[in-house]
Amino acid sequence: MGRKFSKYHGAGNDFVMIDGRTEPFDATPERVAALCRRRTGIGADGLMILESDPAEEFRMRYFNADGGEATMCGNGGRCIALFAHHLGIGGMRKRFIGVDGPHTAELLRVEGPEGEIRLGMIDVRRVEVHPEYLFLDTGSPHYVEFVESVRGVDVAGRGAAIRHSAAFAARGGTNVNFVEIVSDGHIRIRTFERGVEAETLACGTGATASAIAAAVRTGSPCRDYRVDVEGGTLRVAFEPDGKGGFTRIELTGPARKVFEGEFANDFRRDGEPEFQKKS
Ligand SMILES: N[C@@H](CCC[C@H](N)C(=O)O)C(=O)O
Repeated sequence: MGRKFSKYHGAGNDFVMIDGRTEPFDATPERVAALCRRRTGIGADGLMILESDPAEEFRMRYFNADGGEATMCGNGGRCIALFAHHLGIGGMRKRFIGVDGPHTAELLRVEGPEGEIRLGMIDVRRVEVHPEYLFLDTGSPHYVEFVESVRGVDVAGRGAAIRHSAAFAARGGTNVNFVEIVSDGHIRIRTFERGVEAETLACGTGATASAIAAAVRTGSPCRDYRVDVEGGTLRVAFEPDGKGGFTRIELTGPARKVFEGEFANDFRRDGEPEFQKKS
């Protein structure tokens, strides 16, 4: 008997999902990394375990593709809400707990090829404004730099250098966002993700950080941004909290189940997962 998994993505940010309510999953860094590996594993930017919780409908644990457990994933939060719906948990408005605190997710649409999920995220208590960049914690750490055009940015090279720079070492590194202002309330971003150690097609906490940073940098009164990412379009809405931070942050966008499968509980000696051969 192997372990069932499902594969989801939110605007191209993709995840392995495991239901850990009745049978705990031993998420060692080696096993998570092996499952997320693009060529010999399932392939994903991250892995999430849905666990039971005494106070909320469920608990979300998030792991980056390198196997490290992280604090929050915006696109992951939207996808796990759809996963919970497919498991028959709760109604169209889900409450769940992540490492960084409680979240709500509204399933605006679940029929058809892609669901539309709105995720209530954490507050942003402080926005650091530096001459060359802004830094925000939207449940995960984000560096935000404004550029003329995201097309020409060496995201792989510059992203890796900033992600590993000493300036962010105390925070365990940072995710890196390059942001182009298309118009008031409309930005285009590309993100180098910590823990994936590469550019991803979308990053929910990054889109949130970039939209708030755009409002701060431009002084725009706009509080509802369209965010174009490589994998599609997200919407970010927020309100100032009157103390220099932001609250009532919402991240809305597509989420979709792609496939499901099964892997053997005991991985091969070389650390690669053994996938059940469908009979
Ligand atoms: N893709 C995620 C962010 C995942 C966590 C991030 N890589 C980190 O290291 O904290 C999102 O959609 O927010």
